[in-house]
Amino acid sequence: MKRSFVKNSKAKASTGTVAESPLLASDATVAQALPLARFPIGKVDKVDVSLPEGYHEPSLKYVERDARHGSLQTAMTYTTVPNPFNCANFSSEPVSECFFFPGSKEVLMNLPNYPQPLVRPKTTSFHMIDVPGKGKGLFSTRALKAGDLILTERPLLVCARAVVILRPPNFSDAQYSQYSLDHLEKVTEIAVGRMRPEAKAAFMALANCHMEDGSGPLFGVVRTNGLSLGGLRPGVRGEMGTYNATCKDISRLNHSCFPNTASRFDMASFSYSLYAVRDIADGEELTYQYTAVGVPAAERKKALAPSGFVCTCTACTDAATSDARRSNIAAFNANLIEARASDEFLGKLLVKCRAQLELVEQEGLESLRIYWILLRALMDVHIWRGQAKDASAYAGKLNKMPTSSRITMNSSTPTDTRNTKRGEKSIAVSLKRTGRTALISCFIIFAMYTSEYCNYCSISV
Ligand SMILES: C[S@@+](CC[C@H](N)C(=O)[O-])C[C@H]1O[C@@H](n2cnc3c(N)ncnc32)[C@H](O)[C@@H]1O
Repeated sequence: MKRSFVKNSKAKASTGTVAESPLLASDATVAQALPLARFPIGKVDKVDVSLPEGYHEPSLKYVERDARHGSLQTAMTYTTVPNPFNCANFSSEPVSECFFFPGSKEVLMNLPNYPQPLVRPKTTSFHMIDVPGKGKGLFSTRALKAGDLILTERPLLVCARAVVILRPPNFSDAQYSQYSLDHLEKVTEIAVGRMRPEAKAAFMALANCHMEDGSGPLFGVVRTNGLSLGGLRPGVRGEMGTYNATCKDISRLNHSCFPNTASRFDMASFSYSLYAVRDIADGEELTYQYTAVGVPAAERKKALAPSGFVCTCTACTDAATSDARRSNIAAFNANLIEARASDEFLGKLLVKCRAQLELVEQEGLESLRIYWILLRALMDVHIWRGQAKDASAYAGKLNKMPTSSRITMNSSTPTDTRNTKRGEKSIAVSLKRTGRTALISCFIIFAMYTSEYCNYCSISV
């Protein structure tokens, strides 16, 4: 999941409140291509947004609705997830306050297994402390192994990341941006007003690196701490298809260009799970990637600038060495497509994949999906070469990855479960694959590698 540290009227606090706001356009209006008010990134200077004489700002209206109902098709919806009406047996769990586009609530309600309780790890393995130069941060309180679950949590707030707001006549871009921010502050105020007291206190305690710009105090917190959350607007791409999720704990993670954690979002329990992507020592800081980390240091620096800090990790301070390795990681696949699925080719592929895996580990990029793809490639190549034990070892590693779907035993697929005899047997069955299948699979791996490397930001949502 890409972390998107992007950048008021009152409604009664009850579940299912619907904002019928003429300011907020419906999907139908969006289709008419009205200007899109994107969240401005970084510092936004305050500008005067006095409305033109004679311009009547549309007023906000709110309608109370039973939370069991879906959203109105023409309005943004405030709702609580999971819905307290249909999770009676775990209604005391933390919930998320959401500000949804029409249809997002239905995405959840139509899930066959929604809602599910929050499954927490048995032990707490982190705490929050002050970090010089970074504010606060999370640190491990015990040694963690790659794949260990560190925490699960429902976001405190999930809100639309971009909405269409009517542009008052003759407003400059800067005025329109400020006007949008003011509106988003109002929208956020309503959602925060609906939070339970402990959730509200946690939200208000979060960092805000937009105290001195045009963001209001609440929306500044969202812009500082929000993670990108996709999947709730099928068919809608880009900004409009993405939400912003502000969390109590995950939002406390500081950035690293070789993060040691990655998260995964589960719709049914509406929660994030945070995992260790490699072994983490007792007392080590837990870190997360705020931006694409496979790109050169200069690009990362630019992308992180709006968050108001300069990364001082070794990949940034010793950029020359790290950039060379990362561009090598990005360029991988170039020479292999032409090759044949002969044993010789598979041998070469094995060597290349191993070298590449070592490079990814050296750069601390286990959080990226490319790591998963390499493990998968290595497992498959060992399967094709009849090396069940080696394949099992990679299958075991794969199963620890947060981004991995569990590899299950199935005699018709070339997969392994864990480091077990049964797994080896299953691999042996798969050895019946022909060289042609192997070649096709190699193409698939490289296609995946290329596209995933480009899109790895979306790994965990
Ligand atoms: C989402 S918050 C992270 C938690 C935050 N440190 C706190 O005190 O709650 C993001 C902010 O943390 C700080 N931050 C995160 N990673 C950092 C890093 N690698 N170096 C310096 N500051 C960092 C920046 O101020 C950034 O705007």
